[in-house]
Amino acid sequence: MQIQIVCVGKIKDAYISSGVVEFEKRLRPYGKIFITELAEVKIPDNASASDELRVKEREGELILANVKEGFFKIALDPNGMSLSSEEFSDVFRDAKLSGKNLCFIIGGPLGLSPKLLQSVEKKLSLSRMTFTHPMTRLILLEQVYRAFRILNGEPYHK
Ligand SMILES: C[S@@+](CC[C@H](N)C(=O)[O-])C[C@H]1O[C@@H](n2cnc3c(N)ncnc32)[C@H](O)[C@@H]1O
Repeated sequence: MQIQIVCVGKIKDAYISSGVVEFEKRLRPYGKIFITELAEVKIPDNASASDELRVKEREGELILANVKEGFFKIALDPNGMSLSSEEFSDVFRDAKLSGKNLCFIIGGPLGLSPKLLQSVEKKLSLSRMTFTHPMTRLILLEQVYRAFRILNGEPYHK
């Protein structure tokens, strides 16, 4: 199975980057995981709500242009569905059984556009609280790792 994570914006904090590198390494035995990091679209000074919407829409277009052909799209969204870690591991079991590849999408500082959120197959919430986009990347990777450990009956999840 291939897993793509498309995200907008760089990680600036070393403590998050090293966590991301660690979980990418731990995930290597379970499939091809690759991260597509896109540059943030510049937010104009004193941006109005419509300027911000334009930024999110442009980022949404760039995201969709970078999703690998045929991948099942899951957007990370605080208002999406919430799953237990066991239920999240079922997402990978089902994808494996049906031969699907998955693409997780993380927005930039302004979030994802309504158009993008309408175009994806699923929306996943990690919590009703809002995280920074780098933190979301790290938490998602840890949960993907946890899901594979659960799926394979390997120790980690308690
Ligand atoms: C700083 S947040 C954007 C906040 C923005 N106000 C919004 O409504 O999406 C950046 C990105 O991180 C992801 N994110 C943040 N918190 C999340 C959560 N609790 N669950 C899922 N994704 C989250 C989303 O993909 C979001 O677009």
